[in-house]
Amino acid sequence: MIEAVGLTKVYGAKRAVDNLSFQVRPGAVTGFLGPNGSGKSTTMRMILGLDTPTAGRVTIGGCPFRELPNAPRQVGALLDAKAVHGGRSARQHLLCLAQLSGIPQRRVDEVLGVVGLQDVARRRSKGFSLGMGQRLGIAGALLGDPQVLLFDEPVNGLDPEGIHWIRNLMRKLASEGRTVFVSSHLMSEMALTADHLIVIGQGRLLADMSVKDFIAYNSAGFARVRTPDQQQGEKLAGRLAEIGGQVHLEQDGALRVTGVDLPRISNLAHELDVRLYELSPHQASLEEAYMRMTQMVVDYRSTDDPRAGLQQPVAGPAGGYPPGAPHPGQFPGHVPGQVPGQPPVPAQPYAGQVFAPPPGQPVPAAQGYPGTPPAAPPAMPPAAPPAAPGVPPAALTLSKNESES
Ligand SMILES: Nc1ncnc2c1ncn2[C@@H]1O[C@H](COP(=O)(O)OP(=O)(O)OP(=O)(O)O)[C@@H](O)[C@H]1O
Repeated sequence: MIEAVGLTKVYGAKRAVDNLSFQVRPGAVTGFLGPNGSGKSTTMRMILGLDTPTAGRVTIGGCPFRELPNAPRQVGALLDAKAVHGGRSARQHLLCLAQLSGIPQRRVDEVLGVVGLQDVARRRSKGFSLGMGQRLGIAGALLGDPQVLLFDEPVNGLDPEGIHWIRNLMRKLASEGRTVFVSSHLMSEMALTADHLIVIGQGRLLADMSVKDFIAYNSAGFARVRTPDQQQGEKLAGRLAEIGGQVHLEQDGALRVTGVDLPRISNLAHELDVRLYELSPHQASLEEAYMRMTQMVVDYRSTDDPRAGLQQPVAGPAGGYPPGAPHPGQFPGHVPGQVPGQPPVPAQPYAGQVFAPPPGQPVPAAQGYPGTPPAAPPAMPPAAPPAAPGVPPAALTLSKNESES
């Protein structure tokens, strides 16, 4: 078992890992999820004794990695598949590792077979594709037949067949009673592979729960509701919030409603004399749930590319647009149908705004409909368990909840 207690790593002003406590148990695949830069690799390096924690500790089987007797026989890891001497063949690379750890030569041929590299074993690894490099890294991790395995983004560069293969490999290793800890930033991948999830954001723990619980808590259904115009949408949204519904505004202006079932929404609309163009049931995907959980803690956000007006207009009024004049497609926020030189068309009604925030989060003043009452607690539970101590506000929808395996 891997156990971290109050694990913290600070680089200058950056808290890469912030007071992380978790356990990774044997006999299961534990997914380690977080957006780019959230501290996954740093955590893995500390587990493997490659970085020293600023505070806290992490142990494997009760021992810090550096104190483990014959560590390569107990712990195998894939951290950086490119960390290979390119001039050596796959076989030579593995032979070197084996010799350093007192592992018999025949094991090299075994692991080459396990990862499917036997036919290219004598080729120099610098000619390997990304996927072949990943397989070689995985062979290195398996070399000592260890009980504890760590894989940092192992599906990087693998084709669908390779992804399927590594998924099966990890499941097999766990079924043999090994501890398998695998990082990824893809929830969809982890949902298929892992039994348990540890989710972090900006170095902090956001969730520590079984995949089963994660699905139960986050796959709550919602209704999509479309009204003919903003006024009717506001009227209905206000009433839904009053009775405890949560209403988010989708990009296309539809309402996304949780906490109120479809017949009730329909009845309310009827009472309010609001016409409905759409009332449909939907299921939130796990990827969406993960994105919602981590959206407040992503380090890197993209913006629309304004393109600095570099493009020449493809077509326009006779004689082209006057220099500097806006034309369709030239500037962000352009509304299709807007005519150059005419007053701008108002922005899409309430597109992309959040009407009622997730439970426990304040309503941003600028984002609600005017005159909207504050969001009440949901009448129908979207199945959010109580938050774990120390979990930041962005993570209030999830808490530590583990059915012991
Ligand atoms: N040696 C270092 N010196 C300074 N800052 C570092 C160092 N290593 C990591 N960091 C910073 O710590 C933060 C966490 O990085 P880390 O690589 O652990 O994240 P990650 O979750 O593995 O990201 P990714 O998914 O992109 O690999 C980042 O902001 C990173 O820039």
